[in-house]
Amino acid sequence: MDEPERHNVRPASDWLQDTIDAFYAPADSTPIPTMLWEKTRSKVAFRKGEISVWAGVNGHGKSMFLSQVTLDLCHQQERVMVASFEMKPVQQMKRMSRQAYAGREPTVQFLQSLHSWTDGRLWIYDHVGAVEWRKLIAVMRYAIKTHGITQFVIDSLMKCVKGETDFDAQKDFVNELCAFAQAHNVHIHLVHHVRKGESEHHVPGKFDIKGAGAITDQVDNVFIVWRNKKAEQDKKGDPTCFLACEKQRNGEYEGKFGFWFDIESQQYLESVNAAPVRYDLSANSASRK
Ligand SMILES: Nc1ncnc2c1ncn2[C@@H]1O[C@H](COP(=O)(O)OP(=O)(O)OP(=O)(O)O)[C@@H](O)[C@H]1O
Repeated sequence: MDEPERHNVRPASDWLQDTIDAFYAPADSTPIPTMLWEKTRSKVAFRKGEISVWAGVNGHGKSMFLSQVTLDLCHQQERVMVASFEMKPVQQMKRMSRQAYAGREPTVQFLQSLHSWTDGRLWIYDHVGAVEWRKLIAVMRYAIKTHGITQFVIDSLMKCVKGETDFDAQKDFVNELCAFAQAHNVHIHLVHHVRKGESEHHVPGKFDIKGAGAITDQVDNVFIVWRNKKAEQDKKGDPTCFLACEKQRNGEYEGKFGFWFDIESQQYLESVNAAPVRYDLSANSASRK
């Protein structure tokens, strides 16, 4: 056996302080990043060393939802790198600007403030189209070293692995991402698709996620974003989007949250009567206001 391996066999008591901290977070520790809706805040967290899969049907709002989550992470002073291979950077920033402004037409002054606020918080990997996943991992390693990235958003898995049925390659990529998240103590958000169900009104679950079942087995958290087109048509006040937390390895909550998508601001609202909220770019609190 190699010498370093021997040192990895340690008494359990070596982790005493870590275990105490896991129960009673030290006063000077930074809170675990989360999403800033009241209803989700204490239930779901994006822990370092973990990977979250965000799955859903095409066009059901995975990227849109994650755009608001990215703003929330920036608001909590996380250093986020978005690698969206499906959308040009300007399109991403346009969406995010509407969400941050809480309206359809942000003023030039607001756009300037937002884009200086994102300095030190948000980076975009400027690459649209397919990418070789080993190259992406190299870029991520560089981004950690140079910019201290703490959260990555990869949109989507299918742009990183050739062939929808190459389950082994998908498994290898996700396996490598899991190891990467742990080795560098960062959180990775990975967008993925679900198989076509019998209709758009069928709410997908984790067993509908495309590709190898090993993907959901390997990752720590699984979220499904589902657009409720029936509620959009009926206009009876039911949620127009559901976020289902289908798996959370190190958290106790699993269940569904309802949201109302506001077309003007492109924000997801927590209740039918809620108004979109402009992000306060001068605050670093754990609230958007
Ligand atoms: N709940 C909703 N109600 C109304 N419109 C929505 C809702 N969710 C998303 N949209 C609209 O649908 C469009 C598609 O959203 P988005 O690109 O985020 O989907 P996606 O799931 O990432 O799609 P793809 O898998 O094709 O990348 C957006 O332009 C958005 O305005």
